[in-house]
This record gives sequence, C-alpha cells and structure tokens, in this order.
Amino acid sequence: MSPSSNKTTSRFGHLPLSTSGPLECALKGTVLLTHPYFNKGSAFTPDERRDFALAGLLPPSVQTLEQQVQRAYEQYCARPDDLAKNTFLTSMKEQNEVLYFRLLHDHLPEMFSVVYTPTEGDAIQNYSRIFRRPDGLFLNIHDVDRVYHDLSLWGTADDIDYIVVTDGEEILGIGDQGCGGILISIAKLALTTLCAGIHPNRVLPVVLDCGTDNEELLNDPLYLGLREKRVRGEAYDNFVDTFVKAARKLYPKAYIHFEDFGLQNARRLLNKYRPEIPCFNDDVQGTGCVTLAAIFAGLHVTKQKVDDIRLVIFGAGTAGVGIADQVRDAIATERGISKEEAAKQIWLIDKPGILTTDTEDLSEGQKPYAKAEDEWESKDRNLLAVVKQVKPNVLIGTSTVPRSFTKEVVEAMASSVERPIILPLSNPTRLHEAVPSDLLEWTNGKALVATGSPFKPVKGPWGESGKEVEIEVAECNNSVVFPGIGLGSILSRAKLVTDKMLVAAVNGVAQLSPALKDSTAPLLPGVDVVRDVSVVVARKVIQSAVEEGVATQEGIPDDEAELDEWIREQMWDPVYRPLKYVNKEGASREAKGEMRVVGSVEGREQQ
Ligand SMILES: NC(=O)C1=CN([C@@H]2O[C@H](COP(=O)(O)OP(=O)(O)OC[C@H]3O[C@@H](n4cnc5c(N)ncnc54)[C@H](O)[C@@H]3O)[C@@H](O)[C@H]2O)C=CC1
Ligand SMILES: CC(=O)C(=O)O
Ligand SMILES: [Mg+2]
Repeated sequence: MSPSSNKTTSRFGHLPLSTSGPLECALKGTVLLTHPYFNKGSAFTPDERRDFALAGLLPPSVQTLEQQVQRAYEQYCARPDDLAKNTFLTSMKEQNEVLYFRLLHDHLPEMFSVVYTPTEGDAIQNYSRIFRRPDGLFLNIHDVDRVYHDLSLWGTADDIDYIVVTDGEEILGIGDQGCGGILISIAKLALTTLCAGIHPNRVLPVVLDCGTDNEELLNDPLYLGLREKRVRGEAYDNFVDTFVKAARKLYPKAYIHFEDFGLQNARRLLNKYRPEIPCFNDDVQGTGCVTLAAIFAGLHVTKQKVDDIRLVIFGAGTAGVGIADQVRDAIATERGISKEEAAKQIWLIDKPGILTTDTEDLSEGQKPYAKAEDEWESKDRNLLAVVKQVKPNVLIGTSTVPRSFTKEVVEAMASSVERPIILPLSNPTRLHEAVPSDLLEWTNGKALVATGSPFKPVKGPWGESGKEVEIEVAECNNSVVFPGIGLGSILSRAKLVTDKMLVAAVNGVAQLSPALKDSTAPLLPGVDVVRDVSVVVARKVIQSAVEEGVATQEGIPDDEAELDEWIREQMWDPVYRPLKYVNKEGASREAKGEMRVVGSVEGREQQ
C-alpha cells in the first residue's frame, strides 16, 4: 500500500474531499517554511523556490520525499528511547505534515506504538514537562463565554470534518491527566489520517479543561492546565453542552468523537448526544466493535456460535460495559432473542467482585448484567471463583489491574474449555491483565489472545509436537475500527451514528480477520493493512447509513467496487502536491494557512 502520487481527476467528477491537483498557497518565504501543511523543506522544486521566495532559505539540492523519509528515519533511529522518538515525531509533525505522515506510513508497524499506546501515554503524563508549542484547541470551564469565539477561529462551516474532544479525566489507563489530554485528541486524529486518510487539515483536536484531581499535576509548578480540582455537576454539563452546540453551529458537517472521558460522564454524554448529532464514543463503541470482531474470529477458530458465548468481563467501567453492550446486542440479533435474555451470557466483575442485584451503586450501564444473588454457589466473588463457576469461553480485561489474570485463573478457564479466548485490553502495556507469553505458556499454546497494546510475536514449544512455533498476537484496540467508522460517517455525511452502522463496522473488521483463513493467525488484521481495513469498514458504514436513511451525501455509488473507489478517491495521501501561488487578497482560508494553524504563523507561541 504505497501512497499514490497525486490523484488524477476522478471519474466521479468533483468529489467533496478529493485532494487532487495543485494546492493554492498565499504564503511565501520563512512563513511558508514554518507552516506544517504547506512546507516541503528541501523538496520544494526550483519553480516553487522561485515563486515562493525560498531560494536563499534552502540549501541548493532539491530532494525527493523518499530521500527526506530516509534522512528522517535515520534521525528517528538515533533517538535514545521511545519517548524521545515520540518527541521527535511530534516536532516533525509541527514542521512538515506530509513528511511526518509519510515517515509513519512507511514504518507503520515499527512506529505505531510510539505515536499511540503505550508511548503516547508517557508523553501525556509528561505533557507539561516536554511541552514546546501548543497544538489543538484549549477550552476551559471558566471561560464558557469564550467557547463559541475560540472555536470559530478554526474555520468556516465547510472546513472541519472530524473533532476529537476529551476532558482528560480517564486517559488510556493512566487516569486524570488534565489538559495534557490534548495529546490523546491529537494522537487519535493522527490515526484517522494515517489509517483512514482523513484530511489532516480538516480535523480539530480539543481538550475541555475542567481542572484535575491528579495531585501530582496540581502540585507541579510547571503544570499547564487549570490548577484546581475538577469542576463537576451542572457547571460541567453546561460547559460540555456549550461546546457541543457551538461545534454543531459552526461546523455542521463535523463528526464529534468523544475520547477518554471519565466513568461518570462517558456513557452519559454519549446517551445524551447520540440521538441528536453524529457523534461517537471511542472507548464505549470503538472498543465494543473491535472486541466483538475479535470474539467472532475466535469463535470461528473454536468452531462455536454466538449461542455458545459465555463472556466474563473483568473491569466493568466505560470500556467493559461498552463491550458487554456490543456483544449482548449481537447475541440478541443473531439468536432472535431479547437483550435481557442475551445479557444472561455475560458476567461483569468490578471492584466488589461479580456484579449481582445486591451490589451497591450499580451504574445504569451495569444493571442489565447484574445476576441474581442466589445464583452464586461460592461466598467468594472474585475472578477465580467466577471463572470456576461460569466456565467462560471468553475472558476480557478492562480493569487497569496488571497481572490480574493469574496462572490459577487461566488454568481454571483452560480446564473447562479447549481454546480459551483471552483478551487483556487494559492500556498501556504495563497495565495489561496478563502478557501473551504467560497466557500461551499456561495453556500450552491453546489460548487465543489479543491485547490492548502491541506485543511482539511469542515463540514456544507448544502443542503435542513440541516443535518451536511463533504465535503472532493481534492488537485489539479501537484504533482498528474508529478511523474507518469516522471515514464512513464523514463521507456519507451521516446525520447520526446508528447501532446498525456500528454492527456493519464489526462485520467489516471480522471478515478481514487473518484467523478466518488460518487458525494459527492473529484474530484481527494488523496495522500493515490498516488503510485497506478502513476502506472496508467505511464502505459497510456508508451502506448501512444509506439503508438507515441517515446518509445526507448525494451521489454515493450503489455498486460495491465503485463505492470503494469513491472512498479511496477521498482519502488523503502523504504526497506533495504542486503549490500554486495565489494572491493573499481573496485567497481561501486554506490558501492563507489559517486552517488548523490559527492566527499568524510567525506569531505562534513557542515554549
Ligand atoms: N484496547 C482498547 O481498545 C481499549 C482499552 N481501554 C483500556 O481499558 C482500561 C479501562 O478503561 P475505561 O473503561 O475507560 O476505564 P474505567 O475507569 O471506566 O473502567 C475501569 C473499571 O475497572 C474497575 N476496576 C478497578 N480495579 C478493579 C479491580 N481490582 N477489580 C475489578 N475491577 C476493577 C473500575 O472500578 C472501573 O469500573 C484502561 O486501561 C484503558 O486503557 C479502554 C478503551 C479501549
Ligand atoms: C485505546 C483507548 O482508547 C484507551 O485505552 O483508552
Ligand atoms: Mg480511549
């Protein structure tokens, strides 16, 4: 999958998001060189150097993007550790976006974990220490009156397709990171471009700074966010609502992706806004979708059906309940039974142990899964006791409790099922409920494993032959699916993101599972094919949006192959487009470099 050179004119005629042809630019000289969207560095052509007053500002050799990637890769490799590599890549993104995305594209399996989990988690924890220049939109709860104005600086009604917003309360598995959460919005958006070709100049990362309950940050003199305890209740709801309403009014085409909100808010906000606007909560829905696809692949290997699912989820928070709902709904649909009946195949465990109708303070999301108290044989309510009684064939971890899938638990599970499906999903890596090497060793290679963060393949002398075999472990992360869901929603200009669109996305990923063809292969497709996965997911989502009557885009092709072509045509590729000078007066906001980079480039704050 090498990015094509500039796309030729489409046979579909004008497409809203097509990126073919020259790029108009009203910037010149040093301003142009410091603008990440237009900058080409040493790859500016002789004509461009002349037309844009760059001649004396660059060394004479005109280089190709490939040469630049080679140089950048050497510099990347020279960085001593992953956090330094992450910082290097951030700096490259601020200088030259095409080069940044092309470097990542060409080295994706190697660099994915550096720009995403786990290393992005380290960058977020160190945000106020490693900060050099701001990126994204910082809104704070004491300036509610400014929300509309500050949002309006990012473009006009047509300019923004995709917004990722966080309030920083529950970042990955590392908890409250306050305004450092902006980096998760930026990272998720980088993945939408990288994995699904969503245009990097048409996205907006946002952090809603409501304070932080993280004492370390509150006591850090260098902390950059609001230095006070989180504001909650009515003021919080009003702040979020002001943001959502302003975003809808200013950018009516934009899809809003909620990321890493806290347990009290994630699902509540999703339920509030889902019936009204095209929005998506990645931790609830993205995680639910990708995990269901992994379970489908696992059932294919074990030759079981949806009826056979006996699922135990350890950690019944935002992600855990999101997964439970997605699986429950799939069981209900497939078996033609009610959701209540389907929920009987799912058991949730949280801090008090198995959740029963007697458990205090069950959340609304947990209630449908609470089991009758008298079902419990043992007075123990812990994971081991539950596994022994339930005899699950699928065990999922979304608890942030490292090593909680102990040898005893896994052996208990493996004693009652031939091929246990075990998915420790907590991020970052150090919080995984178990590591693949242990799971495979304890089950003699029988466990079907996928993990929340990436792991290297595991070698071992498993099976009766005792021969050394290498098992590749799939990454079960919402990143497999959210870029494609976003792409499909944007291209169809869906009014809403419906349940059926999400089920369609699950089926799209599941049909691409390598395990369908080879039972020893990973349960999910890997990052090496992620753009192809996104096309299939987007296609399924678009078809479903059309069927549901929520697609508003005209001219969506009916034919599947044509639809794929129509999708690919609108995916942004990391290639240089020729620059065409336009006079500043009357130039578009994009040509003036005003989108994504707000205000004058020269005047941007550094440090
Ligand atoms: N692989 C993926 O795609 C995704 C992974 N995650 C990961 O899942 C983890 C959880 O994330 P969220 O659901 O957003 O957090 P959350 O805070 O909403 O949920 C965590 C749940 O685990 C429970 N828990 C904590 N200690 C426990 C214990 N000792 N025993 C049983 N339950 C316990 C908490 O009470 C809470 O209900 C994080 O590490 C996050 O990075 C989240 C979203 C996507
Ligand atoms: C992957 C993700 O969204 C999380 O860990 O929160
Ligand atoms: Mg998340």
